[in-house]
Amino acid sequence: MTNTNKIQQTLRDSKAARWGALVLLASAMFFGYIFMDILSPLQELLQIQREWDPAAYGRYAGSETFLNVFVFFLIFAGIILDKMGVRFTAILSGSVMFLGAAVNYYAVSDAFVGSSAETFMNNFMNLPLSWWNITPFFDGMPASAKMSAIGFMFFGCGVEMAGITVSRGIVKWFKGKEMALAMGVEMAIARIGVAVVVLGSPVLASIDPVSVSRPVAVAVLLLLIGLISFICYAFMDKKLEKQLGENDEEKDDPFKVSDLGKIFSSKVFWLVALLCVLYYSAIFPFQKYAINMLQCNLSFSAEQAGWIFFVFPLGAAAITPFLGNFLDKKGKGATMLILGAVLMIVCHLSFALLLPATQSVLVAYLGIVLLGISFSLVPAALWPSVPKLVDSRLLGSAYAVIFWIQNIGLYAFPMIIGSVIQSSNPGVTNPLEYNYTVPMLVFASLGVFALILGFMLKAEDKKKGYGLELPNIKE
Ligand SMILES: NCCCC[C@H](NC(=O)[C@@H](N)CC(=O)O)C(=O)O
Repeated sequence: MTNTNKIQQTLRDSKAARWGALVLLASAMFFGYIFMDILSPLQELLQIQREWDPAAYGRYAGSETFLNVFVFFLIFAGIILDKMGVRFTAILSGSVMFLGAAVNYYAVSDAFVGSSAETFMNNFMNLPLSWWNITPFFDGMPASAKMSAIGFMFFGCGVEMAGITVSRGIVKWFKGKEMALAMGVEMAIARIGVAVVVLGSPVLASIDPVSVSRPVAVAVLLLLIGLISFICYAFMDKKLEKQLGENDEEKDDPFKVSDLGKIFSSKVFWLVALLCVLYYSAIFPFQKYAINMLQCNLSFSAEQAGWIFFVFPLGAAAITPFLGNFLDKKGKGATMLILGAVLMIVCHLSFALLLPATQSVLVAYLGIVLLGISFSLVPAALWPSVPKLVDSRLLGSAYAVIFWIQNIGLYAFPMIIGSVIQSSNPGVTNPLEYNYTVPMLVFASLGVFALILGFMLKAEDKKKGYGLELPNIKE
């Protein structure tokens, strides 16, 4: 090895070091994803123990993205990331996630019942439940749901900030190397978090005495471990930054507000951002209702429904890294996006029409497997494709803006679906008797629009030669 080569070697050139950095980043996201869905399998218990009806649950679920969307927190997060770097933003986002989650825990704990905070929340933001009320609060919403929504709102800022920070961190450590594979592995680890939660949350809650807050307490503690992972990552990042010195891209490419204009005026950027919001609006909001939907169609307990739904994130976790590796070596990114949208439509249509008619566990499993494959194809192709479409100088802000647009859908759809469930089930009060046909048709229609955008993206790529169908690593 020549002297020059020795000088150019940095921590990221060591396979063990860069994958070690990925494990630390991915661990924090893993715990973040656990908290994100900790209450999803407990809707029935929330309704029984805390009087959360579907509208209250929908508002709570949508609150996660409220500050990101309406206070433009994600845009600020992008600016903070580009100005302060991955290290600082990782620790900040980990702290915000933890604090928000702690408030959420207090709200569903027994300590909140009968407290002065409960009295205060009873009188807080009692707005009518109408179309113009875009806040996560409404008159008649249980105080615990309002307080939970406040905590979840801050948690949402932290987890989304962590999401763009981790993406930027992966690009920092893996650029020119196994980037799509690394993103695939990171997402796979996050999906395992969701799989763990759908099974683990009802089990923890059902330990005698049955408690909706116990799983939340455990998830808050895990977020503390996530914060420690980010702090450990910060030491590695500092060492890398020292080695990079003048070659540090974070210093070379500072964020400029004018860059946002360049991003917003790019047609291909809009195609990706719209495809992203439509696709993910039929995934994450669906995830919040999936257990209850399976319970209603199959007359299952939350645990039994959890075992079926479990296949979805676990299947996605198993396949996503392989597809990332495929994208690195063979390409076909646009085709993967189209195929992913088709599979999602088939799955949601089968849940809308076939599952209620047959009440078949096999149909439920087949639908979930298809969705798992879809949820591997689209994320594995989407996120590593962004660097091909956007100038590398604008990458951090591009991820932030895509997340922001995506968050609009993630905010609206849990509420829209909550309202659709109520309006399509007039008079139904038993949380195990809802008919999910109309809500599932809404999800399927999102897939149809995502599919159209997938075709448009492929055509645009063919016309302008962005290289979406080409491999990431040139042999
Ligand atoms: N390194 C990949 C980052 C994106 C992963 C993606 N997550 C999101 O899109 C989040 N903004 C969603 C959310 O949690 O609100 C995913 O596929 O999980």
